[in-house]
Amino acid sequence: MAKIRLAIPNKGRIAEPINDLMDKAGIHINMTGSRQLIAKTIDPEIEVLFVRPIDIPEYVAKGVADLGITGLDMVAERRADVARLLDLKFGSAKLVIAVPQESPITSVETMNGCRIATEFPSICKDFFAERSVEVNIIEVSGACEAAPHLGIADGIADLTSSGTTLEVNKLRIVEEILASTTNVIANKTSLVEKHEKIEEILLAFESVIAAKGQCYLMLNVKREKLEEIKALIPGLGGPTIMDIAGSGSVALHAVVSTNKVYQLINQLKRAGARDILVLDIMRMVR
Ligand SMILES: Nc1ncnc2c1ncn2[C@@H]1O[C@H](COP(=O)(O)OP(=O)(O)OP(=O)(O)O)[C@@H](O)[C@H]1O
Ligand SMILES: O=P(O)(O)OC[C@H]1O[C@H](OP(=O)(O)OP(=O)(O)O)[C@H](O)[C@@H]1O
Ligand SMILES: [Mg+2]
Repeated sequence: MAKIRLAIPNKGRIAEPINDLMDKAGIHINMTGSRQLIAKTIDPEIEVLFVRPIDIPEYVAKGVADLGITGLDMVAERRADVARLLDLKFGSAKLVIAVPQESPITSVETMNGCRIATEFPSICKDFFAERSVEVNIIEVSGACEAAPHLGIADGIADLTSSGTTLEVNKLRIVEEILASTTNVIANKTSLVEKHEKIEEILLAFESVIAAKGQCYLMLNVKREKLEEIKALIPGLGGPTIMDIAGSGSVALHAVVSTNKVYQLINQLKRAGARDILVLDIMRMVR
């Protein structure tokens, strides 16, 4: 099969969840030092390249890496011609235009001549050009929210997720430009030439996502109480029931959603379930 080079962030807030995903997917990375740039994995056909999240779209577009994992905001900022394969549903943030709370600005259309500080100059340029609003873009590489208060900008275009940073810096949102999540992206040629191997990797990632929020429930119950117990369990194709030889009891296994488990256990216990176990599910392939 084909060799795959996968580019993932070397640091930043999505680096850890991506490492976690790799582990759960069973693609363990063989790290020999913390500042390593390239590493082998448990699969001799998969090699990992550690780079900045903002550089990943370009490396993938140019074929330096076949696959990459980074934010959609990064893909848009680099205007990278890559295929989006899978939304990993973490690293959710919105790129917004924001201004000081006391600013007279009410809409994007009232921002002509404004100075906008941002880490996303390309997205910003395109956004304002499309709205026929002329602005002066000031590129910064972090702590963007400080710019209006330092007097170097009238507004910002920056990411927000919890909203805390905007609030602390007394900024209000004028408009949302885009919503971003962490995605698996691919080089378009690799996607054709290494299709089979890429499918295999995607299946591994998808199975981790499918297992998120699900847990495995095991319990024992007297046969005469089985129907009552079964009625309580929201099934994923129904529970599995096995005889416990000579005991008059059965063992029941089911996949249930994690947020239902707290209440469910009490109900099951009251209905006669015993020896209840709740286990994490690492991967789920349907
Ligand atoms: N507040 C946030 N909440 C969720 N995701 C975020 C947030 N800020 C940034 N991200 C996402 O994290 C990804 C990596 O961003 P970035 O390179 O800025 O890393 P970082 O974690 O912010 O580290 P640093 O800014 O220190 O380099 C981006 O795709 C971005 O959308
Ligand atoms: O809505 P919140 O949850 O407060 O998150 C928003 C903040 O998170 C990111 O900052 P980051 O930590 O990447 O620092 P940076 O500004 O130096 O990039 C982003 O640039 C905002 O500043
Ligand atoms: Mg950042």
